[in-house]
Amino acid sequence: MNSNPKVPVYVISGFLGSGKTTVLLHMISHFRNIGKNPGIILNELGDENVENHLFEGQQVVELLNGCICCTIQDDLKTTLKGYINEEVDVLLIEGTGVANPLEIKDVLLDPLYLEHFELQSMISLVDASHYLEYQSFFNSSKEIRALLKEQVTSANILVLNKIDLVSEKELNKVEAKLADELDDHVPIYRTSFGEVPLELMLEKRFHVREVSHSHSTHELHHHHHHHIEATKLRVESPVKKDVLEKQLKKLSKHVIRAKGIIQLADDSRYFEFQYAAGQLRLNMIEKPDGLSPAVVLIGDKLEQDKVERFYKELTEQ
Ligand SMILES: Nc1nc2c(ncn2[C@@H]2O[C@H](COP(=O)(O)OP(=O)(O)OP(=O)(O)O)[C@@H](O)[C@H]2O)c(=O)[nH]1
Repeated sequence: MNSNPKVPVYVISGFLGSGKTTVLLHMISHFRNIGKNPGIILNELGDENVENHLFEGQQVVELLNGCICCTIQDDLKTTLKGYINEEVDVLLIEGTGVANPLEIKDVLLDPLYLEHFELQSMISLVDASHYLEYQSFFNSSKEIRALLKEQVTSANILVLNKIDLVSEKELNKVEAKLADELDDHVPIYRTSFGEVPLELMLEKRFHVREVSHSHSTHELHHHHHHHIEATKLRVESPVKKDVLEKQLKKLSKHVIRAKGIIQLADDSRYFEFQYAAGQLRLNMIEKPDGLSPAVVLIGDKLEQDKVERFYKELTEQ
């Protein structure tokens, strides 16, 4: 008999493009391999999750059009309620890259949900190749710097990801900065593609006694991602890969992250693409069912005219 009927929950957080989905996919396949049924809650900034196909056959609830932590916090509550009577063995929650994980934790620690769910660990991802750069890039934005910090300080385990993209020297610098911000007992694991051994990743590191009622950050937090916006562009016609790459690079000062589904010109097949840390990756996929090709740009102060120019250059080939 199960002496603990509560559903264990893991929250995966981290800034845009840090590797959250990569880790989530590792976790899903681990649980399925050991015969467990994971429930998944995804939160995306756009109104459609263009990464849908990655989760085929999974029990996924998507919270779109906002970020779990504020605009659709109520949706998270409703979704959790829905999971109370579901046959899931574990619940995995991925916030948007601009989610304040403390607010997600807040919901999980509401007495209503504490009865049914047991937070195991707040897993935070940091992109080693961009962490220091973001500190200076967002120098003028107090909110974003605070968010970056909270994504780190809320961690029960910190996954320092994308180490393949940085030198040992830079890595040491990033780690020293993170160690300053973290409690001594929070481990930092250096990884590429989030490959922390699962037994370490899944260790129960959060204990309810840590709960405090000092949640006065709520008001402050509300504007944390004031400048970061997601723009979704429907791109019905085929596009050229080199044009896409060139146009994304042109916007590199403003676009932190882009992703989407496109049909390639001269090829006609469909591809999912990911653009992070200045790198474009394409993966061929089946023609997406019920999902139109689209490009989602996520950026800071992404002005309308720049987006329009991008769209024009991309589609008028
Ligand atoms: N070089 C390198 N690329 C990585 C690593 N981890 C993830 N990526 C790539 O970085 C891109 C973003 O990874 P995701 O896992 O989607 O990141 P995310 O945090 O979920 O992104 P958002 O949902 O936009 O916040 C993808 O193309 C990944 O394949 C890594 O360790 N090294």
